[in-house]
Amino acid sequence: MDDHEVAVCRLSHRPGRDDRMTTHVGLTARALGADRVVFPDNATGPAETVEDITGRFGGPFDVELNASPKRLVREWPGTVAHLTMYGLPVQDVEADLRAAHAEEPLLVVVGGEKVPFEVYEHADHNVAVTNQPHSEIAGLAVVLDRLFEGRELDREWTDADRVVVPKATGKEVVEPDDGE
Ligand SMILES: C[S@@+](CC[C@H](N)C(=O)[O-])C[C@H]1O[C@@H](n2cnc3c(N)ncnc32)[C@H](O)[C@@H]1O
Repeated sequence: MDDHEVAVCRLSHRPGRDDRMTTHVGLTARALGADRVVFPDNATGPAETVEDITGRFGGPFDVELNASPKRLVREWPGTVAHLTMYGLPVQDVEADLRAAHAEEPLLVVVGGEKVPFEVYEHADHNVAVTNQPHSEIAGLAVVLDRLFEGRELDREWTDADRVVVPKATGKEVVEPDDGE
């Protein structure tokens, strides 16, 4: 959405049990302004679902499978923000995240089952959305919205084959105009 990439990385995935959560990490990353989501390579079903939504509702947005998300974190050529209830409050670090993103690519990391300590160590920022346990999807949504300061809500989409027309009541979906 901005000059430097924002990628979201899901660290782990348990096929079956985590399918919906991993899919929603991807859908939330896409809807709220990230450029790309990276899933562990056993998350093939969620990856297909997010690609399907991007094909229908537009992009650009990339979905990737990665054999070692932890290596991606280690080798990321920019800033790493790891979302964890044990981190520093998002309201205290959001300005640092924006400043870092103005200079270089940002990787937002969300956990699943037990997150290894090396991820906490490699992160430039361990970020908490409250210090209460909740969901990676909720945490991701708040952090992206703080990062983009709401601009992601007005994002334009390209190559959609359908567009939702906002309505106070009811549902309207149309084909996009030429050039959309
Ligand atoms: C349901 S939690 C499970 C954490 C896991 N049991 C562990 O030992 O690290 C899954 C993910 O949600 C995210 N999460 C949960 N609560 C959070 C909070 N308060 N702030 C930011 N992220 C949070 C973190 O990314 C976490 O890894």
